[in-house]
Amino acid sequence: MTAAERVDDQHVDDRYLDYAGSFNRLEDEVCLAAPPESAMSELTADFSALAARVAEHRVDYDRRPTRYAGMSGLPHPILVPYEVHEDGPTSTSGTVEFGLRHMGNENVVHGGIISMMFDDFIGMFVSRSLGSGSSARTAYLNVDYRSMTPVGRPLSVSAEIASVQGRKAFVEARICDGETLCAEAHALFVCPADQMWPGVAGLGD
Ligand SMILES: CCCCCCCCCCCC(=O)SCCNC(=O)CCNC(=O)[C@H](O)C(C)(C)COP(=O)(O)OP(=O)(O)OC[C@H]1O[C@@H](n2cnc3c(N)ncnc32)[C@H](O)[C@@H]1OP(=O)(O)O
Repeated sequence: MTAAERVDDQHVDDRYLDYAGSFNRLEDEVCLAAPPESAMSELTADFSALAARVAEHRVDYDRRPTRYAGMSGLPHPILVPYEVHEDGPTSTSGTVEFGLRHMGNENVVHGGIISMMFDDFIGMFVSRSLGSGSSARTAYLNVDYRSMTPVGRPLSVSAEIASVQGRKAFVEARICDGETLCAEAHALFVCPADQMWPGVAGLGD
């Protein structure tokens, strides 16, 4: 079953996209606003009431639509949504767009958010490709920031499995703005000892 089908199973429809997308809008605005004291008390009460209302609909871990949202290009409160355009056993590529909530310096993406994006993008790719089910684990993720990563426009993102050695998958990835390399990652993902990569045929040592 594909990630999109899993999300469909969890009743992701246009209403869900509006719901999650409007929360992203709220996050963008909270990141940009400086409310005066009077407005702040009122907003705090509103946020608390809203959190309690959403909590009424809490579900089991596996039934969360957010489980597969990021990699399906759907709005997610924390992860950065991306779209995969080409996906093979050893490489993947797509597009990602960072929002205002991801900003560090003016119109530039926060470095920690870039690392998080790589971790999610590579981790999900390794899990899809090598078939470890739910558990490709990041052992290390080294990120080199090569030039400022802009918010608010589509960027390309890609990754390749450079080698597989036993339970270890070495992966390289990058984010580019057109021809400009914004950031690149070198990562090691490890498969838990009791679940040797089932999809590793032809890639291993
Ligand atoms: C479809 C649904 C998808 C759902 C899938 C979800 C994907 C989401 C993507 C996000 C992924 C994450 O964020 S995961 C969360 C962040 N990561 C973690 O919390 C991982 C925490 N660390 C660990 O659990 C552990 O340290 C492991 C699993 C990484 C390794 O432990 P282990 O299994 O006991 O294995 P261990 O013997 O220590 O190491 C195995 C081999 O890896 C090497 N190794 C281990 N760590 C390192 C390291 N930092 N740097 C170099 N090498 C290392 C060892 O030397 C050894 O090499 P050799 O002697 O064999 O040669």
